[in-house]
Amino acid sequence: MPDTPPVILADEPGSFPHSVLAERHPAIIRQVREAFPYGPEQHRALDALLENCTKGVIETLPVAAPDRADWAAWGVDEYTGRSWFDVPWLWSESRFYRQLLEAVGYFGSGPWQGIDPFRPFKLAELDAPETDEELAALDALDGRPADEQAAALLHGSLWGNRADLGFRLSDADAEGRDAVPGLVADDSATLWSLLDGADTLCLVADNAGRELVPDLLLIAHLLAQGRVRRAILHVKPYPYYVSDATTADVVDAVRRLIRAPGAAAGHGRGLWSAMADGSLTVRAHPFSCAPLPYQAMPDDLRAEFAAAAVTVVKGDLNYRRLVGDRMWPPTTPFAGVTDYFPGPVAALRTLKSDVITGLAPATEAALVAAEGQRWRTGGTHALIQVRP
Ligand SMILES: O=P(O)(O)OC[C@@]1(O)O[C@H](CO)[C@@H](O)[C@@H]1O
Repeated sequence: MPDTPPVILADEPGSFPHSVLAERHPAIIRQVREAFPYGPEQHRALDALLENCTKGVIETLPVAAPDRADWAAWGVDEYTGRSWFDVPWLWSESRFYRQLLEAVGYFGSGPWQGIDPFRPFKLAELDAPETDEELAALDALDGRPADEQAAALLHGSLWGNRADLGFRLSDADAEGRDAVPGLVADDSATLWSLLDGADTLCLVADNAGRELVPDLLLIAHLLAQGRVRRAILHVKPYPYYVSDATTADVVDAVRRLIRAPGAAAGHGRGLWSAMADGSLTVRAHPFSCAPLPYQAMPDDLRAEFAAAAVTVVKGDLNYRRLVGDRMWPPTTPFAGVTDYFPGPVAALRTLKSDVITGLAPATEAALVAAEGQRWRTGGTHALIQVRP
C-alpha cells in the first residue's frame, strides 16, 4: 500500500466537498419537500434538517431506529455533536441521507413508512424520451457480433453513470456538456478475460433509472451468452444519494424493459426468468449504505466478493469507497490501493469527485494541461480500472 494521504473532509470553503454539504444537501431537501404532499410533521422535520445540516452538529437517531446498532458500529459515537463539515466527508454525506429519511418518516411506524422520497425523480428518468432512445438503439445492436454487442453494453453501463440525479442538482449544465469518449484508463481487455466463462459476477450497482437499465442489459447479455453462469446485483437497502438503486428500482427497471417495444422486452423477460431461477440474485446488504470505505467491509460481504470471478463496482461514490476517500496522487497504482479487496475487482466510473488513482503520468499531465483540475469533477471523463 502506498503512503496514505488523510481522508477528505468538507471543511474548506470553495472545495467540491464543501459545496456538496453547503449547497447540494439543502437543494435536495427543497426538491424532496416539493415532490410530496407531506404533512406538518415532515415539514417541521425538514426545516430542522435544513438548518442543522449547514449550521448545526450531527445528532443521534431515535432510540427505536432499526439501524442504531449499525450506526454505532460505523462510528456514530465519535462524530455525534461535531459539525458536519469537520468529520470525514464520506461519513457526513451518508449520515445526511439517513437523517433525510428520518425527517420524512421513512423508518417511522406511520403512513410514510417506506415511501422513497426520491421515487418521483427516478420514475421521471425511466419515462424520459432519452430512455426510449437508448432502448430503441438495442434493436440495431441485436444483429451485431456478440463481442461488439458486449463492448457496446459495457460502455452503456459505464456512461450510464453520468445519469446521477444528485450530481445534476449541483451541476445543472452537466448533462449538456459533451462526454469525452477516450477513457482516462481502460482495462476493459482484462475485465473481459475475467468475465469469459466466469461462474459468478458481482455487480455493485449505483444509480437507478438510466444507469441501472444499461447495467441490467449488460447482465442480461452476459447471462444469455453464457459468458457468466450467474450474477449477483448489489443494491441499496434504502434510498440513498438521491438516485441510488434499491430493489424497488430494479423491479421498476425490469418492468420498464418488458413494456418497451423491440429487443429491450426480450432482455427484460430474460432478466425476469433469471431472477426466478436464481441466475440473477439481488442483494441489499446494510453495508451498501455504510459511511465507510470497502476496506472496512464485514466478513459476510468479504466472503461474497471473494467467491466472485470479478466484482464490478459502479459509479463515483463506490469508487471513493473502493480506493479510500483520499486525495491520492493521481498516478498512485489502482492495484495498490485495492489490494485489500477479497477478489478481482473492476471500477466503472465517470469522474465526479476529486478522488482518482491509476492514471499514467502522461494522461494526468494532458488532463491538467487541457482543463486545470476540472476533469476530476465535471462528469465528462470516464474510466475502467481492473485489479485482477
Ligand atoms: O456515485 P455516483 O452516483 O456516480 O456519484 C455520486 C456523486 O454525485 O455524489 C458525490 C458527492 O455528493 C460524489 O461522489 C459524486 O459527485
